[in-house]
Amino acid sequence: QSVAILGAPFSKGQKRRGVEHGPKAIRDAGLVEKLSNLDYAVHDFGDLTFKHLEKDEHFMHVPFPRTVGRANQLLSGAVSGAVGAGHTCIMLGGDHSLAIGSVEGHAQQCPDLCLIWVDAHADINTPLTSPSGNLHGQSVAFLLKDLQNKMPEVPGFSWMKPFLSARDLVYIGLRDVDPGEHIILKTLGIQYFSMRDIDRMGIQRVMEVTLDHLLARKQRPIHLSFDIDAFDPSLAPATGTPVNGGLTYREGIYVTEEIHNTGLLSVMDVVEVNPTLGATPEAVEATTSLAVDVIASALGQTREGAHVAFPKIP
Ligand SMILES: N[C@@H](CCCCC(O)O)C(=O)O
Ligand SMILES: [Mn+2]
Ligand SMILES: [Mn+2]
Ligand SMILES: [Mn+2]
Repeated sequence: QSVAILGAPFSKGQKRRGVEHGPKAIRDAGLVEKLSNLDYAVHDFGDLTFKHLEKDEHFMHVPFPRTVGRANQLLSGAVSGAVGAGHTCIMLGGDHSLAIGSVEGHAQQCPDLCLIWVDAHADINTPLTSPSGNLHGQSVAFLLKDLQNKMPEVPGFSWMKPFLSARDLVYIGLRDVDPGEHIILKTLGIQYFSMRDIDRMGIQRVMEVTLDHLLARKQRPIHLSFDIDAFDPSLAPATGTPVNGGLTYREGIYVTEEIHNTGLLSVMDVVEVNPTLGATPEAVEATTSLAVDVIASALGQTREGAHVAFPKIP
């Protein structure tokens, strides 16, 4: 089994500095070693180089539309190439606007993919509903066919068209959803599990229903888009939009263990790690090592231990 690591040092989907340093911080926390210990052939493709476009006026109140669009066009090609080469792909952000390119590139290779979005936020605003204009809060709206007639033509995104059906998406961890997003979730009948649902049902049942919803009819590749802010801020403080009452370590790891056990994980995004936002070095280290743990768990690291099959106890 081979895994490709793609660094996407990009921050223009939001306004805070520092999230572009996420890829390096996650690597510095030992990602490559950890995955090598899981018997993966690790292909680290390094970091993409994103150009900041000089002329890039706002579209409505949306900053850097062309820069974000261009970055995602580049990322799309890189993810498509990695998946096409037979790798399981880990995309290290950078802000969550990068999921536009990551999922689009994945869909070029796997048009029947399903998407699991683990996040405190729905990231499904359109430019018309967004309170901030920030594109990291609009990623899913760019992907969904069902929202096509609600989306304006944003400059920088003419290279792509929406391809995902609302029924092929499930959210886990929601606890800060804007009114415009809530209308969209309800109108499109999107399956979501908020933190309240997790409290009511427990994470085991949430994963059972999630994987049944997405895979019962047909097994297909999984795209896991994991925003580190899905975790409780006490566990992942170094992030741009923290929200109280998030996933415990055990809930987050259970999510990724269950996804690994399907054998269908094809691309995983890990985004919104901002090493400049940790109050102390320990806070940064907690966030980056959590990112490494959740990636390792999605790729087969187990809590109970593992061994190569021996004929008998040595
Ligand atoms: N819903 C807010 C916050 C989005 C947060 C983006 C990411 O961290 O999930 C907005 O649209 O600005
Ligand atoms: Mn501006
Ligand atoms: Mn997000
Ligand atoms: Mn978020």
